[in-house]
Amino acid sequence: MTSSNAFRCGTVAIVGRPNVGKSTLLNHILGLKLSITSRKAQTTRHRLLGIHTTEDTQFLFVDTPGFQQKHINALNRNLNRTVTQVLSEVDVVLFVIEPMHLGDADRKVLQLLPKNQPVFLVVNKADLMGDKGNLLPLIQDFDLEFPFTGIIPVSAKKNLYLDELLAAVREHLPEQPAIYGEDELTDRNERFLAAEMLREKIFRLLGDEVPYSVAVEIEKFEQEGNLRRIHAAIIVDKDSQKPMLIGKGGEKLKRISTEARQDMEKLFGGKIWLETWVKVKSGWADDERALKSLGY
Ligand SMILES: Nc1nc2c(ncn2[C@@H]2O[C@H](COP(=O)(O)OP(=O)(O)OP(=O)(O)O)[C@@H](O)[C@H]2O)c(=O)[nH]1
Repeated sequence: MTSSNAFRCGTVAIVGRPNVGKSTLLNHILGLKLSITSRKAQTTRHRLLGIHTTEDTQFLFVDTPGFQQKHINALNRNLNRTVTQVLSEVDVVLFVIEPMHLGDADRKVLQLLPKNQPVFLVVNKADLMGDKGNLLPLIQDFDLEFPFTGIIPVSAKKNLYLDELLAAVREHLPEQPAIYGEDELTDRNERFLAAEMLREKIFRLLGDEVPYSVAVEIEKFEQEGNLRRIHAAIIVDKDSQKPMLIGKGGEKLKRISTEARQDMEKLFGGKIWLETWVKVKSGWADDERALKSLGY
């Protein structure tokens, strides 16, 4: 076996301002809906490791939170610390941009990028560029601002050029055997995934009404044979936000729970008993200690 054919395994971070398509990219590479996507900015708050194993490579993806500038509070200070920490530890960084809306928000993320390791400029949403040749000079200007290892246009949503992206990343991963089993998708436990699935439904079903400070806390997670009993609290900042989540006659909460339960049953491959309720913890987004207790 020549050295270029040797098995490679390493970590990859996906960064970029909110809404450029980081979660979609990860999901499409993994071929599974593990991470949260939403039209609404800033839905990914946790680090999430997704694992993609091919014949000669194991990619360990770390999905980092978006870089949030609008809502500066303790929560967002934690987010920026997470971004910086993740980037100093990985083998390859994918910096995702959306060429139609390139600007200051992207430059803020640019400042967090490490200069001593491979960083690819991933130009996402290529499907929307059409014959907009005028975007190319913009991208070239951006390229001058940082010593990128390469520029790769992709469409995460349409699965365009993802193989090319992975091949380029592979070249920069260390030669070493796989760390995880081939069928392992994530090292996050089911408890974490259950909370993420509930959060996704809240974001989807509440649209623009959803409070930024909503969180999900799994209070109980028990398994009996093929049945999982999950008790989840949806945590909001203010009393006034409670009715938004509960809806008329509890209709909203019921729909959130039903849809989340159906997704969990598919992913975990078993029956789910899910109980949810809404809890008020005032000022939790500003309280670092409360954040820690919720696992941020
Ligand atoms: N047309 C098009 N839309 C895309 C593409 N990739 C992502 N999107 C859309 O862009 C929006 C944002 O995608 P996400 O994957 O949630 O973005 P994100 O960067 O993870 O966002 P945060 O979690 O807020 O940081 C969604 O509506 C996606 O469907 C693409 O290649 N083409």
